[in-house]
Amino acid sequence: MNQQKAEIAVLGAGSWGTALAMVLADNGHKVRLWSHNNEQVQEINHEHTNKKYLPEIILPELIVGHASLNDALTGIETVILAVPTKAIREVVGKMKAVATKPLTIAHVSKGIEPDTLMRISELIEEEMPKEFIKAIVVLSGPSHAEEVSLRYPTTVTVSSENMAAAEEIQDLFINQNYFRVYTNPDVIGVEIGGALKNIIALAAGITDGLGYGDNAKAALMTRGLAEISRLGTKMGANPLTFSGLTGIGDLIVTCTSVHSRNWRAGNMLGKGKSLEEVLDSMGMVVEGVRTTKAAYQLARKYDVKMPITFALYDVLFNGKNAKDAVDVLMSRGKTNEMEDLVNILGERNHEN
Ligand SMILES: NC(=O)C1=CN([C@@H]2O[C@H](COP(=O)(O)OP(=O)(O)OC[C@H]3O[C@@H](n4cnc5c(N)ncnc54)[C@H](OP(=O)(O)O)[C@@H]3O)[C@@H](O)[C@H]2O)C=CC1
Ligand SMILES: O=C(CO)COP(=O)(O)O
Repeated sequence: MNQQKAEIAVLGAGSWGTALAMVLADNGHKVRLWSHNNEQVQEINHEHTNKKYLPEIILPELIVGHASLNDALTGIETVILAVPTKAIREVVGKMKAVATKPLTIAHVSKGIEPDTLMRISELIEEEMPKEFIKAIVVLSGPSHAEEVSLRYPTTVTVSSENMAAAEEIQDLFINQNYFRVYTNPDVIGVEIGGALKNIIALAAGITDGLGYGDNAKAALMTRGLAEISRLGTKMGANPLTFSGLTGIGDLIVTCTSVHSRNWRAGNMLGKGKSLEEVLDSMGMVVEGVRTTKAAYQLARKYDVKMPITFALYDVLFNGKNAKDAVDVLMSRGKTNEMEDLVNILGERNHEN
C-alpha cells in the first residue's frame, strides 16, 4: 500500500481538490495543485492556506500550487480532476492542448451534463484524444472536504473500466489512519449514484427548510434512492451499487450534513429564498441544480418514474411553490414500493 511515492497533479483548488491533495501529501506524494486563479496559487505557496475553501487548514509542504497547466502536467502520469461538472469540458480541453503522453485521469466530480446526458467519464473520453488517455477512473463516496481535511475517518470507492488503474488510484489515496478506499467495477452505478444524490439532498434541504420533520426526510432519502436505483439500473448499473458507499452512503451524508452545499441550498429554498438568491450566496458549486435538469431529461429518455426529481424540477425551473410540490408528491396514486425496480430487472434479464 502506498508503496511508491509519486508526483501527482490535482486540477482544481476548490474544497475537494484541496482536501484530496492533502490526503495524497499525507501519503508522502508530491502534489502539483493547479488553480486558474493566480492569487490563490500565491496563497497556497506562501501562506500554505486556501482560506476561501478550507479556512481552518494549513496545507502540507508537499503541496505546491501551479497557475500554469503546462507546468502542472509536465512529466506527470496521474491527474486528479477536481472541478465542477460544468467546467470539465473546458479543463479537459486545456489538458489536451498541453498533454504529451497517456494519462491516468481520475475524476472526483458528481454530475451529469444536461442535454448530452453524459456521465463525467464519458465527457472526458469525448474531449480527450485517445492517445492521451491511459485510463479514466472515478473516485466517489460519502466524503465532505471539510471533514477529510480534518483527517476524520472517511470511506470512498474508486471505479474504472480498467480495474488495474482503479487499484493504482486506490493505492495512492488509501491512508490507514483516516481514508479508506474500496473498489467497485460498476462505473455507471458509481457515477449515477454520486450525481443523483445531490438532487435528493436539495429536496431534503427543502423539507427541512419548510419545517417538516425526520419522517419526511427519511421518506425522501428512501424513495429518492428507489428512483436513483430505477434509473441507474435501466442505464445498465448493478443495482447493488446503490446500497454501497456511492449510493446510500453518499445519500445519507449529503442529506444530513451541514457541510452539504446541496442540502444548504435546499434549506434556503424551503425557507422562501429564490434560486438566484441561493446560488449567489453559496460561493461554491451546487451540483444538484444542473443535475436535476439532466436527471429529468434522463428519466424521460429511459421512461423511468422519478417523482421526486420531477417535483424538484418544477420548484427549480417552473416556479412551483415548494410546499405545493410536497403536496403533489403526497397525493400521488397508490403504488407498490418495489414493483418498478423488479420490473426493470425483469426486462433486463429478458434482454440478456
Ligand atoms: N466539496 C466536497 O466535499 C466534495 C465535492 N465533490 C465534487 O467535486 C467537484 C468539485 O467540487 P468542489 O471542490 O467542492 O467545488 P468548489 O466550488 O469548492 O471549487 C471548485 C473549484 O473549481 C474551480 N473552477 C471552477 N470552474 C473552473 C474552470 N472553468 N476552470 C478551472 N477551474 C475552475 C474553482 O475556481 P474558482 O475559485 O475560481 O471559482 C474552484 O477552485 C464537484 O463535482 C463536487 O460535487 C465530491 C465529493 C466531496
Ligand atoms: O458529495 C459530497 C459529499 O460526499 C459533497 O456534497 P455537497 O456538494 O452537497 O457539499
